[in-house]
Amino acid sequence: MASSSFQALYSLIRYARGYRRQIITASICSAVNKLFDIAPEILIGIAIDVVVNQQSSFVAQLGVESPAMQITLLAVLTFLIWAGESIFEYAYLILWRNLAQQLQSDLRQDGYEHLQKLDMAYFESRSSGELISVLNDDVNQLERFLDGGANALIQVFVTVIAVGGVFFYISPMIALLAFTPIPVIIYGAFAFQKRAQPLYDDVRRRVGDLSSRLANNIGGIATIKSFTAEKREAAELRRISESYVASNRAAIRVSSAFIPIIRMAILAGFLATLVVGGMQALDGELGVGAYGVLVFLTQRLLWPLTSLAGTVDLYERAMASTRRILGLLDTPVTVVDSTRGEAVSFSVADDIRFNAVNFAYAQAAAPTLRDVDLTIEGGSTLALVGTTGSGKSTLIKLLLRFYDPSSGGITIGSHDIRQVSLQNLRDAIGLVSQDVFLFDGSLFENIAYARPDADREAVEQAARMAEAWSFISRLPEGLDTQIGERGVRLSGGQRQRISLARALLKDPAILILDEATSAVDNETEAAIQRSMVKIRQDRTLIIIAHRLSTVVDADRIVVLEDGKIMESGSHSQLLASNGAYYRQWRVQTGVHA
Ligand SMILES: Nc1ncnc2c1ncn2[C@@H]1O[C@H](COP(=O)(O)OP(=O)(O)OP(=O)(O)O)[C@@H](O)[C@H]1O
Repeated sequence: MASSSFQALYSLIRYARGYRRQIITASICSAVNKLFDIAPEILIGIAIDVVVNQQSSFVAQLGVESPAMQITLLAVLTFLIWAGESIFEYAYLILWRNLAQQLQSDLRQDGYEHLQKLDMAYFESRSSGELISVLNDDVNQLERFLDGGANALIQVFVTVIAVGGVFFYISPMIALLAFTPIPVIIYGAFAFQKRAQPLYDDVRRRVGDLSSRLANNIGGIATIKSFTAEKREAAELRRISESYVASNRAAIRVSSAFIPIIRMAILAGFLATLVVGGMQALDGELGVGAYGVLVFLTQRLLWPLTSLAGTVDLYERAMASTRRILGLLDTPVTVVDSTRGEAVSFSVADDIRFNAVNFAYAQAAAPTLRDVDLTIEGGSTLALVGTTGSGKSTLIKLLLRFYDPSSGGITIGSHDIRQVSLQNLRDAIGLVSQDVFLFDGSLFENIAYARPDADREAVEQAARMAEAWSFISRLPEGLDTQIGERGVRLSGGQRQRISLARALLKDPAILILDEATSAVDNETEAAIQRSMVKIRQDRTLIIIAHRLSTVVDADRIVVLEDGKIMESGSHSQLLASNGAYYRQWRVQTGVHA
């Protein structure tokens, strides 16, 4: 991650290398516009010179003798310069603003696409609100700088060089006097930048905290209400908001001090030009026109430098944001997609093998899976049971490569899953997970998410198989019913069935049902069990369930305990062996088998 603002800017320029031509053209337009912008001051000086010196004026020496002609010539030049200034202003505004738009869109897109590649551990250590604040607020902050700040910096630079040139041409001594504040200003800008940088980093962090809290609370509004925790939560939000305000206040204090300091330095330079130049003009050493040019130009040189404070401020804020965005883009992808080009398609005949798999979550004290050796025959139905937290879902997450094992490996058929593209691997697996996630949209869109080209008939068939059709067909708008964010307008059991229909529509070779029917009533459960005969056909099925009655028909049941396989066998074998499964069965059914 880039540490200083200059490094951040350098990284940003490298990132934007595809826009090099556009950046150069925009910079040239900014520079030319500035040259045209300061030219009228010189023309005023020349006009005074024409009026005072007439036939012996500066313009007369260029060959135009008549003073009236000289004035006309100046008028034409003024017109051209103003026209040129306007044209180039138009050009740089368009170029910088469009560049800002393109870059912000690219950064957000790249940031999002990179985010999608990161492993689940990354998301577990960050809140969604924080990530959204990087992709929205930080990207917008950068856009704001590119909209106006980049142009302002270039124009200040051009002013100093161009005005400096004219000054040295007219009077090197006064030039030195007028330029004395510049080192002070530049030193001030650097000192400001150094002090402001950590403050702005802190401001950006607080924005992240704030968004994260907001996203969390809005998502958890039902819980807040049920615990009547509104006051507590409002107070907490106020606390985070206030620490954001305090953090900004610290940055404002530093940035506000910058302008008055620069102003005083400028005043010194301006007074020096006014007094020393005036004395020289009185002594006849300096022409009246030249004196006019110097006084006007000192204004043009020094006053824009006051805006430097605002620009550097904008720049600092933007670089704090850039560091966060580039930090996201630089986050290494740990679950690396296979680079082998060959496409692999898995079939129901492929066995799934966990070979001596060990796994520990990044923040966990103890390993979650220990020496798991497990073969799931292609086309069979395997049930994973065991106490909560024993590692059943984790096993599935490894199969989908949400994480990679710490040691050991997983194969499907003859392929190590790390050697297969994530696309091929995940295409072969359908997952109905414990926490169902539905998207804001219609029921049809949610089921067809598995296969966006599916027609209504296929969607209906999948819904029927998932026992979802009876409730869908009773809805006034049927499949076109809008279900709200995360499917809030559906019941828990309905959400599970939509999620099951979605997985069935995918028609994968391997189907995983992780507590997929825990929220449906007994009758629906029984109906789903009947559908199961069809669902099991032509695919490998892995069921995770707490209700053992739902797994009795499985070809094989594996009992996991504390990350280790304790027992395995068919329902009757496990009952006969009198182990953990048997005890659990007795608790759940109250039957002594
Ligand atoms: N992202 C994570 N980071 C750290 N620890 C985790 C994470 N996810 C799960 N764990 C821990 O890993 C262990 C196994 O979790 P897992 O979800 O695999 O259990 P499970 O057998 O599916 O449980 P349940 O039946 O309750 O769903 C638990 O102790 C849990 O606290």
